[in-house]
Amino acid sequence: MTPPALRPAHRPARTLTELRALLADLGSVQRAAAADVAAPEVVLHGVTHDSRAVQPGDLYAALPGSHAHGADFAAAAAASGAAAVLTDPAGAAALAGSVDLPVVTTADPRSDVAQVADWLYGQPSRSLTLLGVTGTNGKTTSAFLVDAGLRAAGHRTGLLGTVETRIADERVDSVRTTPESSDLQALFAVMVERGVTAATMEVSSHALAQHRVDGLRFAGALFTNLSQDHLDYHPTMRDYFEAKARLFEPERTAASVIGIEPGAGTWGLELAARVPGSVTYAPDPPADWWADDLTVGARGSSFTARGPRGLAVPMEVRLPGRFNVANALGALALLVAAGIEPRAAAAGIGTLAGVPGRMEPIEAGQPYLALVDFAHTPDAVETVLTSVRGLVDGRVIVVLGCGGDRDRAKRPLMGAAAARLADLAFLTNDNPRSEDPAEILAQMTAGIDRVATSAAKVTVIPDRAEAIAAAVAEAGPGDVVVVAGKGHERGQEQNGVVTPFDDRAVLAQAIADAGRPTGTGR
Ligand SMILES: CC(=O)N[C@H]1[C@@H](OP(=O)(O)OP(=O)(O)OC[C@H]2O[C@@H](n3ccc(=O)[nH]c3=O)[C@H](O)[C@@H]2O)O[C@H](CO)[C@@H](O)[C@@H]1O[C@H](C)C(=O)N[C@@H](C)C(=O)N[C@H](CCC(=O)O)C(=O)O
Ligand SMILES: Nc1ncnc2c1ncn2[C@@H]1O[C@H](COP(=O)(O)OP(=O)(O)OP(=O)(O)O)[C@@H](O)[C@H]1O
Ligand SMILES: N[C@H](CCC[C@H](N)C(=O)O)C(=O)O
Ligand SMILES: [Mg+2]
Repeated sequence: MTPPALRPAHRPARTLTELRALLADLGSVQRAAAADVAAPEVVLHGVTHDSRAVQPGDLYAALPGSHAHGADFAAAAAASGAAAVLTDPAGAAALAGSVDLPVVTTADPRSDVAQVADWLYGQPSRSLTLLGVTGTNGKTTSAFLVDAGLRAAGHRTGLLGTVETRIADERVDSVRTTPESSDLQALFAVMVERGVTAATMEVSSHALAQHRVDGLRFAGALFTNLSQDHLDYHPTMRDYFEAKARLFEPERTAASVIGIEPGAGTWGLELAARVPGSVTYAPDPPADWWADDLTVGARGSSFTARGPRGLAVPMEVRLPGRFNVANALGALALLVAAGIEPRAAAAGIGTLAGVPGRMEPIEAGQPYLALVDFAHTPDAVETVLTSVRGLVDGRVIVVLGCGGDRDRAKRPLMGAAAARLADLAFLTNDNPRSEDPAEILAQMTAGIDRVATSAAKVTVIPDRAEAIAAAVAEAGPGDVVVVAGKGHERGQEQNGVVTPFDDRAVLAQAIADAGRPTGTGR
């Protein structure tokens, strides 16, 4: 169940008349004549898009959805104390006469509710240095690096993303990568109340497409890369790109930083050409920011970041893999673009010892490298397996699955990448959700080139713990085992039931079990 959204201690209080005036200014409704203003005046103390989260005095935004219409839940919202409803014409028609609340109707309430929440909570993002991170892979990692840089520069920070939500020293698990606009604006209001001065947030393509971040003002935004994912939601890669590109519109974002690593295709270059004044980065020149004197190791990398106007900043990043050099460069470039002193930013980046579930080493006394990683796209699987190949002399062993109820087209590509780039691949379950796990695994193996792949190389073991144990049983000195796809997740979801499952604990246990009683490894 979704935990209740955080709300500021100081409740806003704006009238329905003021709300109508705002919506009139946005061109969404006609300005009410004085005679039409309700008496007594309705006062709004909050806003939510979810009837289950309504608090007394809230505006309930009854939004059209893909499963239901929010209007279906307006009676429940009223019972919880909602003061008014914002909805579309279909919602208003459904509500006519059935709910005893004032109803404000606009053509696109999903877009309007973001503006309303920004206004109701006093435009909190404008009191923060707000930095946004988008892209297919590397958002969470980059956001953690940016946050470390902001803290080193003396900011009291907030962080929002897939793994956790942080308000200065308080941390809670995140429900989604980017919250709905009503929850997001309330969260920023809480941050401002608690003295946060700068915040970093991951901005998903779903969030951009669904107007969740409308109304926010970003001091800077970062585009990491774009490759295949979420084609269950976006009709084409171009639609997916255009959703991400919205973050870089000049009215939202003051400074734009764009990854243009050649391996990630040409989307970054296209975006950089579109955004005047944008700054680019990649491990190699001719990007504006690149890594000189680069040394990549199993525990991290060191290099000199070369930037615009002859800037040269010595850097260490304590996250393994060459792709984390790109993430560190992007973080540095974003921080500098937002006015942070480069050496403070670099020092902060160098303090980050790890990101939960991203290239996270598991140390259980074994004579090989064991990593838990969140790769769950074809590009991430390829990037991670290529990267670890350079870190060890031995074999690359991977455990990997694909989530149910998500982009099906990526499954054969992920299976193919694992078979092509690992010495041994164990294909297994990863959150089958409502789908048949055997069918998901069949789609993964369908991508494997049978001619080029020996039968011994790929093993299908649906039970994830058994697959991890099988990988560990194969591992010997100098090898690397990568357990990919679930990262920080703590559950395996099937048919609506989430069973506790943490790759990090299961991998550590498998290593311990393999070491008993005859010693570790082969
Ligand atoms: C595909 C998607 O993004 N769907 C979002 C969309 O849902 P929807 O249009 O299907 O809504 P619906 O279920 O038909 O319900 C209609 C309305 O009734 C409301 N409702 C529903 C039930 C109820 O009891 N009371 C109530 O008020 C809902 O809040 C909604 O506003 O609008 C809802 C809010 O209005 C979102 O909560 C919902 O996110 C769903 C839960 C979701 O799983 N989203 C994921 C895919 C997502 O957003 N992921 C991204 C990125 C992931 C990544 O980077 O890999 C993220 O930012 O997390
Ligand atoms: N710059 C990068 N290029 C390619 N792959 C990367 C990059 N950074 C990270 N990855 C891979 O992608 C995985 C996910 O990384 P991370 O969680 O930082 O990205 P994300 O964009 O936040 O993902 P999600 O949208 O699922 O939350 C990592 O575990 C790693 O395998
Ligand atoms: N934010 C990603 C996470 C996927 C992780 C993987 N474990 C899965 O379940 O597919 C998504 O919802 O697509
Ligand atoms: Mg993320």
